[in-house]
Amino acid sequence: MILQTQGLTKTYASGVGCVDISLEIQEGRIFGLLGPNGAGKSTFVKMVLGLLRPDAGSGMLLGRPIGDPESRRKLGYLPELFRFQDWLTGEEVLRYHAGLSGMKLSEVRSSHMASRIRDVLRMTGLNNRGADRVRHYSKGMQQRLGLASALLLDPAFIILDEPSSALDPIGRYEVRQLLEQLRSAGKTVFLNTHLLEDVEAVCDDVAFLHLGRLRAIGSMRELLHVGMSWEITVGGWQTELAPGISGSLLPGMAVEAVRQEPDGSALLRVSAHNREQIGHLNRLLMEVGVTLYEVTPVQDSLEQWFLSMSGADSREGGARS
Ligand SMILES: Nc1ncnc2c1ncn2[C@@H]1O[C@H](COP(=O)(O)OP(=O)(O)OP(=O)(O)O)[C@@H](O)[C@H]1O
Repeated sequence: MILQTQGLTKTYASGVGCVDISLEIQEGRIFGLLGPNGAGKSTFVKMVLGLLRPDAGSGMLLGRPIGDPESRRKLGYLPELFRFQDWLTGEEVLRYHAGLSGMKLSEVRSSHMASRIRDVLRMTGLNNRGADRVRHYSKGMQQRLGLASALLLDPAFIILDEPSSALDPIGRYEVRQLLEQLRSAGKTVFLNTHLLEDVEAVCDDVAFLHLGRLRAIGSMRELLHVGMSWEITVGGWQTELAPGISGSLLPGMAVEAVRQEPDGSALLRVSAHNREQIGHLNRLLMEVGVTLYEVTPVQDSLEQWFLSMSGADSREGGARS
């Protein structure tokens, strides 16, 4: 287990930050923390990083209690609002960060570190810009440099707070690819972002915070009901076939004709526990002369899920984040 928290709670003078947050993050997964503005996400991250002392609760990070400096050695962190020394070059910023980690000066200046700096600049798409001063970087390039800094010491666990907010669509796509490469290399990533398409594309697990409380946690597949319903296009369909087919389905299955065309083709919506049950339906359809043309898995949209979890779909003005 990379991170395990038990009842983490923080109250500010102005009100609740986080209440009773217990969660686990497994090794080699990409974990997304979601929630509207002010939900308590940053408060939770700061407690995990040891930057904020919890009022109650505890946690283990990389085998050590949270707040223990040793637990942070194998951790990479990209804060949301970071500022670099803009008179330095990208390479100098990275070398400076290596020094801040407690590394000896000889190591910071070693050829090994120079090669690692080249690697992380390449990984983050800054390979030709390392010698340029940060003040000449665009916002997106500065964000890439922040990412390079988080990856510099090859951490086992990487916490990224809004890593793609300043990036254009190509940059966001590249960051998603980078996160997938990190997962393939066995790293664990904690992603705090408002960009739901990034979460939907790369996260294995998701947690949802609202008003400081954990409202949902689980795998993306479970939360979006992936693998539980399908749309099936068939040929040779007749309305009278529906009762016979419904009566022969396995427990937990349901079939509903959503649309029927004059040429006999139809769109059926099917719920089932697993893909094998779709095979069973296919056999039933064949027995009555119906041909299966196309099967498409249906999944809920993360945006819709986010809005309904925030109670925002019914609120005038829509989502806040
Ligand atoms: N330093 C602070 N002092 C007082 N209240 C704070 C402080 N930091 C956060 N809060 C409050 O705690 C609550 C949770 O804030 P937090 O920044 O953790 O939310 P968030 O989910 O990260 O929000 P966002 O998505 O806008 O970054 C909010 O009501 C906020 O006003």
